[in-house]
Amino acid sequence: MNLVKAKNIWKTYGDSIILENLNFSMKEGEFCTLVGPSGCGKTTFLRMLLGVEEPSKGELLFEGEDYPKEPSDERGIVFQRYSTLNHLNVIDNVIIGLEFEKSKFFGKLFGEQKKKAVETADEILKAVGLQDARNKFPHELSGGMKQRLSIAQSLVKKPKLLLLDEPFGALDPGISLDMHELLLDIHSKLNFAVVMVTHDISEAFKLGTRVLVFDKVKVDEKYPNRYGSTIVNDIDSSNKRGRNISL
Ligand SMILES: Nc1ncnc2c1ncn2[C@@H]1O[C@H](COP(=O)(O)OP(=O)(O)OP(=O)(O)O)[C@@H](O)[C@H]1O
Repeated sequence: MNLVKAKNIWKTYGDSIILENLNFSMKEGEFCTLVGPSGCGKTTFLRMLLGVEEPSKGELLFEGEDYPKEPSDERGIVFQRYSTLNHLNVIDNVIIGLEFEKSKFFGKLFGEQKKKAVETADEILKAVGLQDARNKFPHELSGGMKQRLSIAQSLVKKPKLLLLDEPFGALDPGISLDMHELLLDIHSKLNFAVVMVTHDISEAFKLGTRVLVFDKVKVDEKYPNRYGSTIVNDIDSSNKRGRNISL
């Protein structure tokens, strides 16, 4: 079964058509990267996959059912800006997600549940290479470490779909390369599906099993918002995966 299926999706804001007639499906474990010109609707599409934005027209399904009307732990997101809480140390930044998931009222776990949450958080910190920083506070971390922590915060809830909006855009090139290795490694181990927006074409081919190119099919010079974007190319990049590519 498809994890996500979009049938003839349209998204409009007022008179502006952002996405038009977009068809898409992805299976569990696939890693789709989205590329395309600035403003063509990549983040808008990602927000629909998160469940915070609805299509204006068309059908969007998650595991064959109508898309849930609000975000849930099945779908995690990581932005370019870090999502860490500065007053909590690394391990507590990861545990807090589990606390709110399991104890919606108090936002706190005790006893055996707390012990389990600490174990799960430690496993995830190990997977993202932050085990030695578990007691540090966000201001003591480098940009790359903060982004590892943001990824850990999403992964701890074991999402089926991880959404990444230019997660490495603010990092130095060397650190981005380390993050690529990390993402390829945890994706191969944990087998969640990923949709990632990036401006970096070589990153798109290196990380994605599929590269989706968003663009407008028709352009009206006088009324730029008369036509929306759609997926104009869906490229199988699984044979280029893991390689540094210069384009
Ligand atoms: N809530 C909103 N209300 C009105 N217009 C919006 C809203 N959200 C996005 N837009 C418009 O939709 C268009 C697509 O925006 P979006 O952020 O999805 O593009 P993008 O492809 O991710 O761009 P970039 O690559 O620059 O981040 C833009 O013209 C933006 O101004």
